[in-house]
Parts: sequence; C-alpha cells; structure tokens
Amino acid sequence: MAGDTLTIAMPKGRILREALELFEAAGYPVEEGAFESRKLTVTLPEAGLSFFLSKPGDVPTYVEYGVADLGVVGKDVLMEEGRDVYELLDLGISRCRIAVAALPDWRPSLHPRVATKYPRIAGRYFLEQGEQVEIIRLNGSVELAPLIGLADRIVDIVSTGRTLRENGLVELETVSVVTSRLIANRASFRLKSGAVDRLCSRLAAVTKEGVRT
Ligand SMILES: Nc1ncnc2c1ncn2[C@@H]1O[C@H](COP(=O)(O)OP(=O)(O)OP(=O)(O)O)[C@@H](O)[C@H]1O
Ligand SMILES: O=P(O)(O)OC[C@H]1O[C@H](OP(=O)(O)OP(=O)(O)O)[C@H](O)[C@@H]1O
Repeated sequence: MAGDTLTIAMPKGRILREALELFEAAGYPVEEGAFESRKLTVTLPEAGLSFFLSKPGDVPTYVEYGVADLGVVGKDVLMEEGRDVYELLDLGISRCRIAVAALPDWRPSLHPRVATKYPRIAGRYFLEQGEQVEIIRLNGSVELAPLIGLADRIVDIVSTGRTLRENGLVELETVSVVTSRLIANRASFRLKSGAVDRLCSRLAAVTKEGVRT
C-alpha cells in the first residue's frame, strides 16, 4: 500500500544527529532543530513518516510492541535487549565496539568480577570463553569500577579509546563491533511492506555499509 504512514522510534543522544543526516540524504528531511526543544514527536506528512524520540535502550521495546513500526538502535542495545524484532539494515553509523578492559596490571583472580551496562552480552561472552565470572550491572561511568576496586575487568563501549586512556585502562579483547541498525515490528514488516521496502531501499542507497541484514 502506498499510503501507509510509518512510525519510527528514534534514540535520543549521540545516534540521533547521524541518523537524521542519513534520513535527510535518503530524501526525508527532518526540519532543522525539530528535536532541539523538548519536543518528542515530528511528522513528515508528505513522506508518510512520523518520528518519536525515546531513550536508546527503549527503542526495541516500542518496536516489539508495535507502537513504532520501525526503530533506529545500536547493535549493542539490540544484543542486550534480545527483543522479538526484525533487523532490516546496518546503517553503518555510530560505529564503536564492545570490549573487555582492565588496569594494565590486572591478573586473573579466584572470584573474577566484571562491571558492565551489558550484563547479558558480558554473561554470554564469558560463558563462551569458559570463564566463570560475577557480573555487576552498572548504569554508566563503568570505567570507574576497576579504579575503585568494584571489579577487576569491565565490558563497555570503546570508540576513540579516550575514556579508557584517560582512566589508565587498557583494552584486552573485542566482544563485538557495533553500528546502528534499522529494526522493524514483525507485523508492520508484513502489513506495511511497500512503505517499509521503499524506505529501506532509499536508506540502503545512502548508508556507509549499504547492507541489508
Ligand atoms: N562513544 C561512542 N561512540 C560511538 N557510538 C557510541 C558511543 N557510545 C555509545 N555509542 C552508541 O550509541 C548508542 C547510544 O548511546 P548514548 O550514549 O546516546 O545513549 P546511552 O548513554 O547508551 O543511553 P542512556 O541515555 O539511556 O543512558 C549506544 O547504544 C551505542 O550503540
Ligand atoms: O572510547 P571513547 O570515544 O572514549 O567512548 C567510550 C565512552 O563513550 C560511552 O560513554 P558515555 O559518554 O555514553 O557515558 P556513560 O559511560 O555514562 O554511558 C561509553 O560508555 C564509554 O564510556
């Protein structure tokens, strides 16, 4: 159907600007400053798109429950949340990695403790490595944990490496490379397939990756 309006959950924060640039390049210009106030919704009636802003970690929830047809979200959040959604496109933006890090003099201990915002990803990773660790969930500033003796290692996002460097930590292993993804509600993907496909094709043509997942 040509007339379907698509509702898209967009993450507040660092992904938003890059995501809007991508939509603009794909021919869906969101008026400059549209989200710069406290406004949480923007509609592009001619394009049949309606955006709302949410906490990054909530995007897969809105999409799974169908209050958004589509969403833009980091692969880290997607892996951690494990929601029942389709992953349609690797947008190639907000590239970073999930890594294990520690103080340079870190040594394995009898009861290893790992602090992270990503308990499921970290738990799965250490299970695969065959290492038993205690996972301690934090909400941010995870790099603090080894400095104040809460944990001996962390699992966190690394981009430039500046936060690790400035806190005297070193990267030990990469757990996963992260970019932002376009995700879809399962029913919307079927019922609004024409509109979803059109948007996907236009976004795929302007992404750095241009990859349909
Ligand atoms: N330093 C970084 N460089 C590039 N991308 C990043 C970086 N940190 C996080 N990201 C990506 O951007 C997404 C959103 O991060 P952002 O910092 O905006 O929100 P958050 O702090 O994770 O969420 P909340 O505001 O709910 O705590 C992450 O899920 C990840 O995919
Ligand atoms: O390698 P870098 O370029 O330094 O980026 C990595 C930092 O960016 C993110 O933190 P954010 O600013 O979102 O704060 P938070 O730790 O409180 O989530 C992430 O959690 C790292 O701390």
